[in-house]
Amino acid sequence: MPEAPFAVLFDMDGVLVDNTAFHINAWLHFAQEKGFPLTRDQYIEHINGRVSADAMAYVLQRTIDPGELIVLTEEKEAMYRELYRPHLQPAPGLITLLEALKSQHIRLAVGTSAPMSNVHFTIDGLNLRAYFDTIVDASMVKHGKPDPEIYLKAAERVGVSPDHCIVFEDAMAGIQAGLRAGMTVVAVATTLTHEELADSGAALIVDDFTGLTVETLRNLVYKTNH
Ligand SMILES: O=P(O)(O)OC[C@H]1O[C@@H](O)[C@H](O)[C@@H](O)[C@@H]1O
Repeated sequence: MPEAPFAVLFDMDGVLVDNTAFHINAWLHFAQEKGFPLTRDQYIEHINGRVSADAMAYVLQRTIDPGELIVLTEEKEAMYRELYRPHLQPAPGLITLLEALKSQHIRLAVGTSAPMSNVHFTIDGLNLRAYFDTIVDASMVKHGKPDPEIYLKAAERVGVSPDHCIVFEDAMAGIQAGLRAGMTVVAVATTLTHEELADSGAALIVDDFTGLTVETLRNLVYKTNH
């Protein structure tokens, strides 16, 4: 009997690109300018991997209406893009893995809490769009990570059941989103260390995509869920 297909769902920031340090600098600078100083630990705990609506409400300590949210988000993201633009590059091993997955017709998606402007900056800036069957960004969900909505929507769009999906994530909120969606999670130790990720529930912890094969991922889905 042929094996059922599986899908690979990629978080964007901290996974497709190793850019967390640049987001942190932008957030700390933005928060300072607004009069609400922020620490790196607060960023990791409350902002990393979360949609801007949740992050902004945390930083500015109030609810923010949708119009203001767009302006504030673009202000912060413009700072980030300015900082990261000269360094923009795919994570080690990413292109090799995407090519291998594509050659075996594995369905691929992105599930990111980032706004569309950053998706364009990163995905089109690196010419990655053609690899993915779908991209789900912050504007397409009601509830941000750690809610599973973003990954469930990505799975639905690629037509693969959640228990046949692998999620690559670096943030705790994102790992939780993947697990709550009933998916197998691979943690990428860009933002957090192997030690910090040890009890996250991830089936595997990697530094980046170097050396990962389609077979490794297929076995992981089947070992975890069957
Ligand atoms: O879901 P992703 O791709 O990790 O995106 C989340 C990131 O999105 C960015 O827009 C935020 O500024 C970051 O703080 C956040 O971590």
